[in-house]
Amino acid sequence: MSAQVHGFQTEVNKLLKLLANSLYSNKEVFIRELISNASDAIDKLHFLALTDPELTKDDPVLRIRIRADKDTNTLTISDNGLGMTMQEACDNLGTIAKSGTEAFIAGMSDDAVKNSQLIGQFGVGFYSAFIVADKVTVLTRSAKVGAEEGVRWESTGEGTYTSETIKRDQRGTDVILHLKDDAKDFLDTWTLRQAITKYSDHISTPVELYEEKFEAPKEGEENKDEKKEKVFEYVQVNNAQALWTRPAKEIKDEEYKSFYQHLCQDYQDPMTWSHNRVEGELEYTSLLFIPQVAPWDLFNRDNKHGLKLFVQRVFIMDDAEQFLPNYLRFVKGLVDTNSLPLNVSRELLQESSVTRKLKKALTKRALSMIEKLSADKEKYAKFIAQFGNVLKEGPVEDYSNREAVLKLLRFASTHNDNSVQDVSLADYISRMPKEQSKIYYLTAESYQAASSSPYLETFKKKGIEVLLMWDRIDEWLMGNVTEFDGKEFVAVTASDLKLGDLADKEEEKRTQEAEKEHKDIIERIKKVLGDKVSDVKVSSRLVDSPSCVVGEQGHMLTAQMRRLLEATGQQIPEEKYILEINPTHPLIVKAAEEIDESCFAKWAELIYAQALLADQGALKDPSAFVKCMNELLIG
Ligand SMILES: Nc1ncnc2c1ncn2[C@@H]1O[C@H](COP(=O)(O)OP(=O)(O)OP(=O)(O)O)[C@@H](O)[C@H]1O
Repeated sequence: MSAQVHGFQTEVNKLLKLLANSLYSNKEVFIRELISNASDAIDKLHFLALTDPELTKDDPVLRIRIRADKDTNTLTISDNGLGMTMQEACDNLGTIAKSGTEAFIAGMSDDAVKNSQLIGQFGVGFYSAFIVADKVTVLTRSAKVGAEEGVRWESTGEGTYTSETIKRDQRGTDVILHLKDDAKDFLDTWTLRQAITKYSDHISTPVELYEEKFEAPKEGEENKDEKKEKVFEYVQVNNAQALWTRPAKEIKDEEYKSFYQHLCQDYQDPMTWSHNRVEGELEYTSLLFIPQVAPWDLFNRDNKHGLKLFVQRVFIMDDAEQFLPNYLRFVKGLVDTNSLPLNVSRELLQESSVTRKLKKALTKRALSMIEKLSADKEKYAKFIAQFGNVLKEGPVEDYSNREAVLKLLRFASTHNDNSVQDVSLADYISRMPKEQSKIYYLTAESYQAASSSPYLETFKKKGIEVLLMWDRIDEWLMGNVTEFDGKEFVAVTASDLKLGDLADKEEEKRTQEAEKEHKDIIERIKKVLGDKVSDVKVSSRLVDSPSCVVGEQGHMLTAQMRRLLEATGQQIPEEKYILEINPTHPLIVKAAEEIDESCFAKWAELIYAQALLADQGALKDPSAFVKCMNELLIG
């Protein structure tokens, strides 16, 4: 059959351009990517051969081989793994298989294409070959088909590739890189050895390099050396012992870091890791990592996550989501267990009690890894900036670890007077005066809105700390948790704000008296606003502002939450608020003095609109507000 020409998927072309722009200074990553693919193909075959030993019978020793050829300027990475059929080769090496990545690249601007930071976010995989090669030839044959169904795939990385059926006796894949002039140093075995050990020492498959054989000269032969033909042989250059099977004490940080890069296809070091071996009824080894940077699709519904599952050191599957709760989806790594059968499927995993036990144990491990990280304030601040919002899903999702996750969260607070989210609930409690029994918080649209909110006035005056929250998830989180360490969470916007022992008896009395004293203006405002509000009261929480609104149920939906719910098509009933006024504020005093009822109506509308504006940052009818204000200004 003659070779057929195919066009690359548009996104592949974009990715190739991106590679040329961004990874140029980090050329050797292609070695890691191609060894990683070869090792995956070997793991897959190893797994299939458990139930079908025929697959590996003719060539049972699984290995990766790397050979440089200075005569042809080629570097070949070979494996005797699963290989590919024609269909698989065209699907895998002509498109970007992962739908999320594809969408991400498709949406990238040309500027973003130049941003090298982004590249670590998705496996560039096979296409990294084009960083060093101006032509790539792939010879492959699937272990499931015969010698007649080999495939030759070739491309110069410029928009098209060719494919052709060939005869190939051995199964597995050869990736032949025709090196660019400036990548010829990869023909040097010393350079190769360095790169290979760096990236593959910890993978369980042997990686062999084609090297000149060093033979100690025999006695009397010293002078004949030059005439001797050079002899080459394949020499294993990596350790080939799966890293996690070694005792943690013996593993250097550098080894963990490079293993992480291999496992998670990340170009950066992990933020932290935790390696544990447990023996007994439930036997497992886990190696968990937290990346430096959150993946771009962390909040995408179809974000792929989960651990790599090994059973008795045999790779079983990627992205096994069953072992960690969703709110820990940023944790990467692997679990290797002897407690599951080798033929475990995703469905079986779902139902297995071992999975449940492992999930419980690994969740605890992950949480304690995060807790340890929190001891380092600087690192933890970075962690919170990247993953704090995902972690906030935890107290609601995982009831049994609710307290443990709440402990790990960080918030901004009036204590610090800035928007940095670094106050833990324990910090808050440690600063509570004796008379305080509740944890006060405020959710708002933004830090700005929260920190200048009128609801804080009385708290500021009394010197009571309030946690400030403005992330989308905060409102939902606080609507679903009631207490921490036995202390109730109370929104400062609650209509029946209970200050407990913090309340000043005198002040309460004053409010009650004020209620009587200002009955008149309250009644007049009620008459003007009618159905728009559920009640009008004298406020005990305002100091500098004339008015505020509070929800009847205690919790009010912020405008942001409203918009969010509306966007999901939910019917939200029009919320009625209680309007609270501060009768000592000059604006209220002035309004009370107004005897003309039509003029007073404008004051009442203004007082109400101001309260809404302070709470929600916007009004439904801003022009009516402006008109009303202008009329009052003109007099
Ligand atoms: N040596 C190989 N043997 C068999 N299949 C391979 C080999 N190299 C690549 N493939 C196939 O090509 C696909 C695409 O490879 P590529 O490296 O681009 O992405 P990936 O490995 O799926 O993703 P990532 O690099 O993020 O892990 C692989 O999933 C695999 O199916």
